[in-house]
Amino acid sequence: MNLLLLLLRGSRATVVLAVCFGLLTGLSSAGLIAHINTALAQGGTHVARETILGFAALGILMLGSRISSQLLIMRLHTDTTFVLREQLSRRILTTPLRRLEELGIPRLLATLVDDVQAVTQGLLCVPPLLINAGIVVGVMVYLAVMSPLVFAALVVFSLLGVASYLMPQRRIMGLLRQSRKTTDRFFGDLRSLTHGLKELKLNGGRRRAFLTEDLLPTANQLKAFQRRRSTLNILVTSWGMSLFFFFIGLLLFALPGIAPVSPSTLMAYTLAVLYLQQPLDSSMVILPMLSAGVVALKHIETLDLQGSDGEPVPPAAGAPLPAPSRIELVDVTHVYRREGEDTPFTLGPIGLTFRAGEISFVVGGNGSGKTTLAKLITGLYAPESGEIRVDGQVVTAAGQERYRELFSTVFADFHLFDRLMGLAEGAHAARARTYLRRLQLEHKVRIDEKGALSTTELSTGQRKRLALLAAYLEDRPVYLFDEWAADQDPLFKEIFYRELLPDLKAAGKTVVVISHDDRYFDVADRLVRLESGAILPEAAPRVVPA
Ligand SMILES: Nc1ncnc2c1ncn2[C@@H]1O[C@H](COP(=O)(O)OP(=O)(O)OP(=O)(O)O)[C@@H](O)[C@H]1O
Repeated sequence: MNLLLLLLRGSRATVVLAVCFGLLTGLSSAGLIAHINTALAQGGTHVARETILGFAALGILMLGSRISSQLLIMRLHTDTTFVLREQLSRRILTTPLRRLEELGIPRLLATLVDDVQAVTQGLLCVPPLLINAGIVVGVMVYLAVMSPLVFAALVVFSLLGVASYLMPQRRIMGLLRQSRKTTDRFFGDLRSLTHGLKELKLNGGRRRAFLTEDLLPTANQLKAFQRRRSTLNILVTSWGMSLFFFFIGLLLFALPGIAPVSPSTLMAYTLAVLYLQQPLDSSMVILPMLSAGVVALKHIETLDLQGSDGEPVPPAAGAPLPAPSRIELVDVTHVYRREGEDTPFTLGPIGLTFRAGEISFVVGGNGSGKTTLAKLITGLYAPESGEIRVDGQVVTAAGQERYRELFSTVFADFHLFDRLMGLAEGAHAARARTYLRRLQLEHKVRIDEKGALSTTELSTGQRKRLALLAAYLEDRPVYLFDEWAADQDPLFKEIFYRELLPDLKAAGKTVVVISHDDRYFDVADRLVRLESGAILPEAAPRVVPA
């Protein structure tokens, strides 16, 4: 419920006002019913002046409070949607990468798209429910004053209605939770659909299997959950409504037999009770949305994103660290633990020192742990044991954020943003143009004054060159490239290894390159050879600068 409190914290005044106006709407409409009854009792033609004035005043009050409460609810909805999206985005950006990898992209997307909508819809239900409660309470009070007997009977029927509504709720909530879990799977399938278009289009068998064994069964399951939930809701609502009409039947046909009652009083009761139908009806429609919102909120909280316990997100960043002359990994380890896996992959313990003005190549077979090591070096993963030192100073958990700012990287699965964020102004613009020329992209891509790239629809190699350009512009003390040259043509491989890397070295940068290009291993000052998560002995530095 932390998240709920957080959402409401910023809009407490709006919520209170919306509820107050809602209650006022309910009470004034109950007052209107009382006046209508009075007017009917007074015979229509000889209605007292106070009744007319009271009716007009209540009508205006109801109109004003209704408009105000609706406007406030609308504001609450748009504000909370924004706050929820903002909070979730901030939390995702602050949560450790490993945790996000464990959650997986489909779950994060399902939360950002589905849960946000369900929570805000659920929140939206609260004020109308309170308005309806206001109307019901108002009419009940009116009935209690008019006839304690009718009131008592109505209370009994209401309790019966509430009990029959609550009975299937456990089942409905269970279906909601199952449906929410299936939604994660469905987003996974949608991801396969959009990311695997080429593979699916090229192979009819795979396409059919994907459609009939993955996507459609999941969508079907979602449909079944939705259908069962809606069926239960329809049954409960219809039963509630039939109880309601049963009560009116009792009022009309049984009450006159129990207690003498004039036709006008009977009409007044019936009118008042009938007036209850609208708020009860709309509450029945609204309550399932509230339940879905509660389930979505719980789901967001189970993601255990950073900042869920109220700490500020993102944490305050300090001043950048000065360019280090030495980064040491001291017995660092990382273990991937996955459900159902007997032998989890363990990297380390690794002991390595990277120095400024030195090029280190990390080499090794597929799955040997190179990218995992890169994530540890760059601070994307915190070491499970061991420590990282910068010029002898241990990087603490609190200093992790600042430590990461030392690195410019191009990972193998890099993302190319469509603009150079914060890297296009002033001196950066001229450097960007220079690098565009150097990377032979000046005829392909233009960068406008806001840093927007004219296109990112390029070949994989060209996109990697643009990612390299962004890394250059960052001009950080440490550069890490994860198989950058793998998609480059021979000419660019040559430029990368023989010109760009030596330039970075000459500029005093610490350079770490993950590579399979053994033709260029001579460029490295040292080779770090990995096998099954451990450094092979021959990885001893070939050249150790003084
Ligand atoms: N996000 C992850 N979750 C669980 N296991 C992972 C994850 N990423 C990698 N692994 C496992 O860790 C091991 C090392 O993977 P890593 O990506 O570090 O290897 P690599 O040397 O970079 O391989 P490649 O040359 O193929 O890129 C592999 O066995 C892989 O299955």
